[in-house]
Amino acid sequence: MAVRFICIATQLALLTKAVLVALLGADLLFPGRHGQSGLLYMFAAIVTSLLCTFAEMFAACALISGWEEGGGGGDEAAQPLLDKTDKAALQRQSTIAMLLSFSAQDTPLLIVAFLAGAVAALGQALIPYYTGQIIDYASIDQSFDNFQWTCLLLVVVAFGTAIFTGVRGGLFTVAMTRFNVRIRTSLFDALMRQEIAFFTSTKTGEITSRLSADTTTVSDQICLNLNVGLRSLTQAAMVLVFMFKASWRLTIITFILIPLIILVCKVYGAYYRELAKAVQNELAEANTVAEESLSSMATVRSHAAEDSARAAYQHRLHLFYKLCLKEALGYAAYIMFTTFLPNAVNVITLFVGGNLVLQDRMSAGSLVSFMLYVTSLNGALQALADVFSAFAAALGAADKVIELIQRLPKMPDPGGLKPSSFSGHLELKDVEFSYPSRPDTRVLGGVSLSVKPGEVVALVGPSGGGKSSIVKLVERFYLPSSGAVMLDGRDVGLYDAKWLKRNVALVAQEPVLFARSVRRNILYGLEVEDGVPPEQVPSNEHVEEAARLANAHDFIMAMPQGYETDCGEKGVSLSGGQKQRIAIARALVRKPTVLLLDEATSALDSDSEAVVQEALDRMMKDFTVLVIAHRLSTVANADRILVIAKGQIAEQGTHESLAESGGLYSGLVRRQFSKTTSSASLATSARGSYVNLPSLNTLAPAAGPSHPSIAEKDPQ
Ligand SMILES: Nc1ncnc2c1ncn2[C@@H]1O[C@H](COP(=O)(O)OP(=O)(O)OP(=O)(O)O)[C@@H](O)[C@H]1O
Repeated sequence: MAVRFICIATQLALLTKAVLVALLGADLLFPGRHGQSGLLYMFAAIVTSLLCTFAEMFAACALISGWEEGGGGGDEAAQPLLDKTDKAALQRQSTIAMLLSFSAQDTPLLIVAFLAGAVAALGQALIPYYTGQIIDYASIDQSFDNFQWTCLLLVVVAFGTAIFTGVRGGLFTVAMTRFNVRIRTSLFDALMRQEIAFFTSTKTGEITSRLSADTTTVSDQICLNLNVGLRSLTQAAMVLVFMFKASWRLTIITFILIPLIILVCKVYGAYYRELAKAVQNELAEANTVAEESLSSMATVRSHAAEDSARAAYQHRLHLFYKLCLKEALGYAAYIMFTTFLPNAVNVITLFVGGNLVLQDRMSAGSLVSFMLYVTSLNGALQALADVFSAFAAALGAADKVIELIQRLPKMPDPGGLKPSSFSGHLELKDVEFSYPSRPDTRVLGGVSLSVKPGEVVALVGPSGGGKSSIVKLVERFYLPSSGAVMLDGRDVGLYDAKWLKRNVALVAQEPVLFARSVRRNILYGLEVEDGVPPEQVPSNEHVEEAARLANAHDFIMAMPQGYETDCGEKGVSLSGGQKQRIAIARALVRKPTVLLLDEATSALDSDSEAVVQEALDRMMKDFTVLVIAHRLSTVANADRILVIAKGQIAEQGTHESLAESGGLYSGLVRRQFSKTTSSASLATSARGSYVNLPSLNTLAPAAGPSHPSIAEKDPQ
C-alpha cells in the first residue's frame, strides 16, 4: 500500500515537473520574455526531478526486494510495511542478505575494483570535455599550442582510462569466480547435510539444475551486473557533473528522462523476474524428464520406449520454448523503447543546444562536449536499466538456490559418541515407521528385535513387508515414528555419524560405484579428504585383504591397471557381480562390528551370485549380521530367522523350528523346494551342476500380498 501511495505521489510530482520544464524550455527558447523566472523554474524542476527519481527508485527497490509481494487488503495503514511481508518477501530479503554475506568476503577486492572503476569513469567523462576543448581551440581560438597540448592530454587520459577499465574488469571477474565457487560449495554442503527423504522426494534433475544452471545465473548475473552497475553509476555521476559545467540548462532538459527510464525498468523488471523464474522451472522439468530416461536407458531400450521418452522431452521443451518466446517478445519491446529514447534525447538536446549557440549563450565546442556527455549518460543509464532487469532475473534464481542453502535437514544432527569398545548388540524396540513422503502408510508397526553380538539374524518375508526399511532405520537414513533403534543399549542417533558408518557397514542390493579407481572405490568414505586422520586410512595391504575376503582380488588383478583401474561412471565398466564384490570389500575394509546385508545378491545372475554368496558366507562367521536373505542356504545357516510380513514380525525361530511349525515360513520353504525342482532341472540342463535356489521373498505367503518377481524388481 505504501509503495502504491508513493507511486501516486510520484505521478503528481511528474506532472508538476512537466509544467516547470515546459516553462524552462520557453525561457531557453525565447530569452527575456519571462525575465529571471527561468532560474526559479530550474530549481523547482531539479527538486521535483530528484523527488520523482528517489520515489521511483524506492518503489522499484521495494518491488525487487519483495516487500510489495506481501501487500494487499486489510487494515494496511495501521501496520508497518514489513509486517505485511509474506514468505516470498522474507525469502527475498534473506536471499539479498545471504548474497551480500557471500560477497562480503571479497570486500577489499571489490573496493579496489570500485576505485579503479571510479578513476576510469573520471577518464570517460574527461574525454568528451577535452574533445570539446580541441574543437574550440581549432575552430574558434585557433590556438595551435593549446590544440596540440590538449590532443596529447586526450591520448594520456584515454590510455589511463583503458588501464583502469581493464583493472576494474579483471578484479570483478576474479570476484565473480570466487563468488561462483563459494555459492556452489555452500549449496553442495547444504545438499550433503540433507536427510535421505529429501532426495527421494526431490527430483534429481531439479537438484542438479539448482547446482548447475541456477548457481551460474546467480554468480554470473550478480557479479557481472554489480560490475556494470557500479561502473554505470559512477560514470553517470561524473558525466552529470561535467554536463552541469558545460550547460546547466541543457542538463535539466536531459534530466527529465531519468525517472522515465527507471519507471520502464521497474515495470519490465517485475515482469521479467516472473518470466525468468518460470523459464528456469520449465528447464528444470525438461532436465528431469531427460535425466529419467538417460539414467535408465537399459529399461527404456528393453521396453522400446524411446519414442515416448522423446515425446515427453519434446513436450517439455515445447513448453520451455513458448515461455522463451514470451520472454523474447518482452525483451524486444523493451529494447525498442530503450533504443528510441536516446535518439529522442539527442534531437531535443541538439534543438535546444543549437538555439543556445545561436544566441551566444554556449560555445560550439561545449555543445559537442555536451552531445558526447549525453551519449555517455545514455549508455550508462541504459546499462543501469539492463542491470536492473538482469538483477531481477538473477534474484529469481538466487531465491531458489539460497532457499536450498538455508534448508534445515528434517533429521536432528547425530550425536558425538565414539565409544572405544563396541560389542555390536543391535536392538529395535517397538519400532513404528512411515516414510516421510507417505506419512499415512504405516510400513512398520511395532517391530521389536534383538541381534546379539556375533549372532546372524536373517530377515525373510514377502516383498514390501518392511525388511529393507528395518535396515534403513539401523543406518539412520530415517527416524522411527515411535520406538527406538539401539546399538549397545544406546539410541543409534547418539553416535557420531562417521564412527557409526565405520562400525556398522552396509552392503546394499544395488552397489553404487563412482568414477574413480577400484582402490578409491573400496576406500570410499575413508580417505583423508573425508576427514579421516592419515594414520587411520586403511593401507594398501588392508584394501587387498578386504578384496581377497570379498572374492574380488583375482578379478581386480586381472584388470589392466589392477587396483588403479578406473571403474567408469557408476561402475559401468564392471559386471554386476564384480561391482557387488567391490562393495563387499568396501564394507570389509572398515573392519565393522555389525554387517547389514540387504539382499546383496538378488540382482545378480546365478554364476556371479555363487561367487558373491561364498564371500558373504565367509564374512558372516566374524560379525554381528542382520541379513535380508533370499537364498535358502543363507537363511538355514542363520542363528535365527525373522519372518517380516506387513510391517510386523510374523514368526521367528531357527530354520528347523520354523520349517516344522507349519506357518508362513514353512509355506515359503515348501514352495521354494517345489520351484527348486523345476529350476534345478532347468539349471542343470543349461549350466551343469549349479542349482539356482529361487528367492524366498519372491514366494507369496498364502495370505500375503502379491509381489513382483526379482526380474521385475531389477531396476536395470
Ligand atoms: N523411499 C520410500 N518412500 C515411500 N515408501 C517406501 C519407500 N521405500 C519403500 N517404501 C514402501 O515401504 C514398504 C516396505 O518396503 P521395504 O523395501 O522395506 O520392503 P521389503 O520387505 O524390503 O521388500 P523387498 O523384499 O521387495 O525389498 C513398501 O510398501 C514400499 O513401497
